[in-house]
Amino acid sequence: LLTLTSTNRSKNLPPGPAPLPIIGNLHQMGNKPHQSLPRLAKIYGLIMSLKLGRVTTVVITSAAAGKEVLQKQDLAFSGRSVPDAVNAHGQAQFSVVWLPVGSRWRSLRKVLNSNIFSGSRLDANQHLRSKKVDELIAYCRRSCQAGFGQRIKEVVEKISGVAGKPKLVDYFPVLKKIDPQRIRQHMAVNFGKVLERFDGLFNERLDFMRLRKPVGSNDVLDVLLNVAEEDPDEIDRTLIERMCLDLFVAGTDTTSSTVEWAMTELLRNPGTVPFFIPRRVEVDVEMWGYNIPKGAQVLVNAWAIGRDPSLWEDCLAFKTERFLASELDAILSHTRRKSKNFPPGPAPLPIIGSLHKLGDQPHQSLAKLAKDYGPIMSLKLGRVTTVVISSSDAAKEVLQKQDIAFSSRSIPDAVNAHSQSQFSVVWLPVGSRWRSLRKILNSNIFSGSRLDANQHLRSTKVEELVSYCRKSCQAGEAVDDSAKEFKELVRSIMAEAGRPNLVDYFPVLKKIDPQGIRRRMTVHFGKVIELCRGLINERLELRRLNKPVGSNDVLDVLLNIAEVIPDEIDVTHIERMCLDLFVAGSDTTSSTLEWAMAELLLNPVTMAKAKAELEQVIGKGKIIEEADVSRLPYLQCIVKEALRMHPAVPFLIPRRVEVDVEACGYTVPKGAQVLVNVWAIGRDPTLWEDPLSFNPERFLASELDVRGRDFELIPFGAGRRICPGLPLAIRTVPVMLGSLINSFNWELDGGVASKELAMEEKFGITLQKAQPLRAVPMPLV
Ligand code: HEM
Repeated sequence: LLTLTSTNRSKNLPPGPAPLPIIGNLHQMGNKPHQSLPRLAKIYGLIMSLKLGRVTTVVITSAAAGKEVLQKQDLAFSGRSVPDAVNAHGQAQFSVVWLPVGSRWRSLRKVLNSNIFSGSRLDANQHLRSKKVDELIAYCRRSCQAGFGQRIKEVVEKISGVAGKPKLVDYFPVLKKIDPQRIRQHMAVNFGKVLERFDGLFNERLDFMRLRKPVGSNDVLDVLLNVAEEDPDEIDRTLIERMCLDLFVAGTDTTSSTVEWAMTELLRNPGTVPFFIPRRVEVDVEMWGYNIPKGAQVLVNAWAIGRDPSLWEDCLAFKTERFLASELDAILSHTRRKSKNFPPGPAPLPIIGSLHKLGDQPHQSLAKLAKDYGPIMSLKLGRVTTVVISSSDAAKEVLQKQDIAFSSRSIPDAVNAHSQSQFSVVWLPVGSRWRSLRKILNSNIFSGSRLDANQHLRSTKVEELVSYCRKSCQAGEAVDDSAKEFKELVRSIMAEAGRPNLVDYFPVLKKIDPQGIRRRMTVHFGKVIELCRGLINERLELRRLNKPVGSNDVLDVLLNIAEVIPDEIDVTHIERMCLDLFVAGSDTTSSTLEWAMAELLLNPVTMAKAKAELEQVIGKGKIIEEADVSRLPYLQCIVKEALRMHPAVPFLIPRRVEVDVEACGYTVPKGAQVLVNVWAIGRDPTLWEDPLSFNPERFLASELDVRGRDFELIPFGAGRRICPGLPLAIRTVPVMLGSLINSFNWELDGGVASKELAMEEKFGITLQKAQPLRAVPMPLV
């Protein structure tokens, strides 16, 4: 869209609207350019270019770009774009406001900085201003009307009013001589009036000084005349006159209008100088990958920055409180910190925000970004503010210290299929429904005694797994997926839930479901729900017929609860909980197993050590039982190391905050999605020595555990939303892995050498191996 509507972008100018012939984009300015330009910036970006008549104009609309222009590349952007009007009386050549940064300007700035606006000078003549404030109050009290102050203000208003309005000569310099709107002419009259007035003041003051009459004020005029006396090269009478003109014009209307806006509760509206005074670049300048061409006028839209909703909460409201705990001072402070102190992060592009930064391996790209922006950073993903946690300390703050505030879930639209998000323990907010489901899981399904009670069921499954592999071993083939169809179904669900969905970033698209993700998810969920329903009906039938099922498996347990406390859980809930458990438990466990196995094949020495431990503790060729795991420390270390390097759920399941929350010195704004980059924490070189090598030994003499207490290693999350399946997973993964490696020798399919094993990742809610592991079981010798 941008390339279609933009022209002449070959020079890599910032994007902008296509200009019309002759007038360029002047017609798009309207009579409130500070308001019309932010509207354009929403389309073309925070740094955009327009053609105003003949003049290339670059408009800056974000604090970050403002910082780049006004701080980082200060010098390149320090020229002024001089409006023709201020050439009246040759003022542009005398004026500190309009002179380019050069020796003349420097000398005038020095006089201003040291002799007029230094702290000591301001202190020294504070009594004069104090008197003026008294006079102002007295003036208001009398509601007096006419007077010098009133008249000079009118003139100044005329000058600055005229100088700020769009003028043809500034956009078509060829018209300069003609001055078609007679603006320079008006300006000359107004400048003339002020200069005449100063002339009178000067003569009066010089007379006083000549007569050595004490003036007793030591005001600005005195100071300037003293400088002129001491160093006539620095400043002379003409320059003093012109400086006074500058100071009156630049200082009167700005200050009085700020007071006026403040009085009308709009201090944050920098109505005084909405674009600062235009800058101009004298040479080509590179900025944010764009080229700002020599001669371009540069407008920094302070008005738009002051109302940027990504910087200011409730940006249109006048709230003095926002500055109370903030170091912000006045308008320039946007270059220092954001008002709400959101975590730092990359500047968002219009509309897409920072979505383009995610790439197809977001866990890796966000880990890289965190190196620049820190362990708690914020990004705008489309419309969604996303806070990414990338250090163990920050994860502890979020998942433990402030657990409750971070316990809601950010719900992908995909899981609204079949309204699953309203039934599911995975997606429900922390409330009574979620609590009751969690209680059932914790006490009735995943408690130690329950897991012990149905351990025999899992043991049978491990035997089936080994005998399935034995068939492959006899055929000399790689092991293929056994429950291929079901696994495909779960994979499809994970893939849809993990696929970046436009609807999640632009909720307005919800109804349209443009990528069809919710539609496909409805089909996949439908299949699993149907499968669960079939199992439940079958089981209910058996129970009705009083046929002993004899298994006391998860389904029996759930149906028992439904019978005893039907308010707690009903058949629909059971269906949906089975969907949750299938989806949350299968891909996570199988991918952990696959990564662990791949690492062992990649690291034959580790494999040999693991086999030796198993042979010694269990006996060669035997299947292991869950009770054996505690006697197999090296095997446990292998599983921990696999979970460190390859956490099955790399961002945890996204959290969300419902109110503004203070964390790690920042404000995480209400509604933000919170991702904990467990993958990055597991590879943080400040926590792990040689983090990219698979080295289970690192855990041998360590107490580190995966149960959510050690924030260096949190593959199951932590806090109240920690994975409820953890007690099951830490039994089954080592049992399956141990049984497989104790029952066979393993080789890579197709004679691939272990060093060549591809270990690329495929990002989704679960982190898969991009190329599924193909390994051949060989008989033990
Ligand atoms: C190696 C295996 C597994 C890993 C790495 C894993 C990881 C996770 C993670 C990271 C979360 C999110 C926690 C958070 O937000 O802090 C989670 C949630 C969950 N997991 Fe697991 N999981 C595994 C196995 C299982 C199993 C076997 C089951 C059940 C059969 C299961 C059921 C769940 C459920 C229901 C939730 C949602 C809990 C809630 O939101 O309250 N997981 N899992």
